[in-house]
Amino acid sequence: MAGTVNPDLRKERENASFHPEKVTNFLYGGPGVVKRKRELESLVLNDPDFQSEDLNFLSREQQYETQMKKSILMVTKGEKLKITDVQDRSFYTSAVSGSDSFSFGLHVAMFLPTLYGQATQEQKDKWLKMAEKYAILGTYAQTEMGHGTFLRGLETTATYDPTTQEFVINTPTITAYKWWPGGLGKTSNYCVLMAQLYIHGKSYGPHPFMVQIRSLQDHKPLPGVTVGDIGPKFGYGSVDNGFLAFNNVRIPRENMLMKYSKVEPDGTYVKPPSTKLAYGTMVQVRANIVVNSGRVLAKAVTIATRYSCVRRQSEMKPGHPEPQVLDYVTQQYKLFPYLAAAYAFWLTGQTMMSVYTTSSNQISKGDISALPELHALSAGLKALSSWVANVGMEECRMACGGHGYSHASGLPRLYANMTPGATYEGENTVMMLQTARYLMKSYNQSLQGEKLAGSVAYLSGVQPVPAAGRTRNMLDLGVLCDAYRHRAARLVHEAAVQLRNERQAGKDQPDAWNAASVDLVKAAMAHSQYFVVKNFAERLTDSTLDSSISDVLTRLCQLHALHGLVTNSGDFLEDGYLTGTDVRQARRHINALMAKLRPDAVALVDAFDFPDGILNSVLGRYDGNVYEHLLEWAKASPLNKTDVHQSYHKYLKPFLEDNRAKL
Ligand SMILES: CCCCCCCCCCCCCCCCCCCCCC(=O)SCCNC(=O)CCNC(=O)[C@H](O)C(C)(C)COP(=O)(O)OP(=O)(O)OC[C@H]1O[C@@H](n2cnc3c(N)ncnc32)[C@H](O)[C@@H]1OP(=O)(O)O
Ligand SMILES: Cc1cc2nc3c(=O)[nH]c(=O)nc-3n(C[C@H](O)[C@H](O)[C@H](O)COP(=O)(O)OP(=O)(O)OC[C@H]3O[C@@H](n4cnc5c(N)ncnc54)[C@H](O)[C@@H]3O)c2cc1C
Repeated sequence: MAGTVNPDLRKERENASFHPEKVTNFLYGGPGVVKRKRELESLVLNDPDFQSEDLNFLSREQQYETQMKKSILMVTKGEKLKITDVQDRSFYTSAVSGSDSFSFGLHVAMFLPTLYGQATQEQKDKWLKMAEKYAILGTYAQTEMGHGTFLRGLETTATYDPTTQEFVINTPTITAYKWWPGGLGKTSNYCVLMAQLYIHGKSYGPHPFMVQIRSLQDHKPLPGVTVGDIGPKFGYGSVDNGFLAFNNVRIPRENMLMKYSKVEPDGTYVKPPSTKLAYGTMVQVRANIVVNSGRVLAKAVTIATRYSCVRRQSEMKPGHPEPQVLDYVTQQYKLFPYLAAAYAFWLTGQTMMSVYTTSSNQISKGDISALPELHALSAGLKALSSWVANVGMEECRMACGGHGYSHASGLPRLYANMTPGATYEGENTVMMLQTARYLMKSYNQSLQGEKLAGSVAYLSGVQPVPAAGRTRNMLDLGVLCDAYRHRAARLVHEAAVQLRNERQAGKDQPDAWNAASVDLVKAAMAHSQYFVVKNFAERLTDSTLDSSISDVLTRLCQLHALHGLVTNSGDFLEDGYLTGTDVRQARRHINALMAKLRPDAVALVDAFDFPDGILNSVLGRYDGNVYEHLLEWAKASPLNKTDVHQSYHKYLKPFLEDNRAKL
């Protein structure tokens, strides 16, 4: 019972080959960070004010209200505790929100960053303090009912009127309704609105505007503004994703965010250094999604791995006790590749954020040369990581059998809330095609003898296919990185050839692009996977890495690379770069690696260091006392508040009595 750890989980921990604390320190960037993280988490988890009824038992309205109360507490307590550092705030926020979003998620993730990135100094002076202090609440209103992906197709207009020096904001059609922005329906009183700029009848494309939508006195929509909640969704029950329309609402000229593009009082348009700078906030969030994908996958494998050590089922050997289900190699094959992927994307997320920080510092100083590479890398990694996280979370849920389907497992909620990562902030296929566009451009530059840098440097020299009969050590990370590199370079080359062939067959560029797009996505995928594998291997060369953990991390890296290789074996075999023997060897290595990782599985998920209060899973509890808590959780279901439900008296009783009377 409470206090005692399930004996199976205890044994797992005793038998691990390393101390998880060391890996935790590696994952978070040192013992100091881990200590601070735990302090902030326990501030939340031990505070009775933050305890609430399980959201799974509440209606949408109740969920919205519960999260609102918690979010306000989070902000006010956070201010009192002076939690200002970005990393500290993210630990603190994650502890409050668990697998859900807090009510001001879009305010923090997009509204504030857009003001930081797109506003002039005068505009920052006017709004930033109010926004940072939550005196106004905003969201990022870009997507419309008719257009999310194609930003140039947005229909909301901002027409400049030089006589009054105002923009007239209008929603000309039903499809122009803003649709989806988080926190828009009921919470926000401001938004950054992306609208088509028109001056003297000429269109200048989408630009960001600061628009007040609700009264600061009574929170009613301002005249000319129609706003509301879009209704229940697959997940995010507590979030008021909203709709918004304007009927010729006037805002001052100064409300266009003018750090890059400007409109002078007389209507003269001043061009930005790049029109894509207006898309800057999206790039930042895409980088964040890579981090988040590693994290949600880590949560899912933590739950499924711990549960798989507690769960015993079937007879492996006649007459023997039922084994822990993690001892079935098929179970390991479901979970361990995602355990390895969680590590891979955790580390990729860190690299992505550091590339983002370096590039955005450069961009804010006026050097926009890093923009195309940053966009291409973040788009591809956002798509790859969120796709893998999606498949991995679902695999983990199914690996928990029936109990995985219960909300008690935490997995359905985790999945429902995180799966839109594949759609929002740029639908994944569209993002891969953006990366492919950059790859094609870079490839053509390299054909013309230009030296490439950054993530595409390898395209400059495609490696030859090695001579037949050469043997390789498929566990060697150098060999594996080379194989991924070769595959990516070859698929980029082949997509380029296909594109050229389509053109030569008479198609124009857009039709040729569309005809080649399956191969283009494949190339972008291979490029992104190479980046992830190479990044993982490079992190292991860190000379400060403790030798007791570098062995186990190397196994994870090998497993990640080998599993991807076997899953996509056709790509590696097609041109003879790998042989059938290599792939067979890879499969055997996977089995051997899983056997070696088996005793360390629990320690490896413990190392992610998710406290129970954040994991929110009966199956994934640290103490493994699953069954008694499953029963306790079920008893708390609102349907169990009475022994006989009211519907018995209303419907069931007369129905049963009627049927009995007819006998
Ligand atoms: C105390 C409290 C503390 C709290 C602290 C705690 C903090 C908590 C925070 C934690 C967060 C956790 C996780 C996140 C969760 C967040 C939730 C998010 C919710 C979701 C929000 C959204 O969902 S919000 C809407 C996103 N909606 C899109 O995402 C649209 C996609 N659609 C496009 O993005 C464009 O439409 C698309 C396709 C590019 C074509 O754009 P287009 O047509 O204009 O362009 P073309 O294709 O013609 O391309 C022309 C050339 O532009 C180049 N280019 C294009 N984009 C570029 C770019 N961005 N940068 C540079 N270059 C770019 C391209 O590469 C070409 O280059 P070239 O010509 O040289 O080849
Ligand atoms: C939970 C959630 C929260 C959101 N929050 C916000 C928010 O806060 N603010 C905001 O502005 N928006 C928000 N969005 C909207 C989101 O950004 C868009 O839904 C997303 O960008 C995808 O656009 P779309 O819906 O138009 O998809 P579509 O583009 O209509 O996609 C439909 C299909 O068409 C395909 N497709 C489209 N274009 C191409 C192409 N060029 N080539 C090949 N295939 C293509 C896609 O791959 C996809 O399979 C949110 C969405 C969700 C689900």
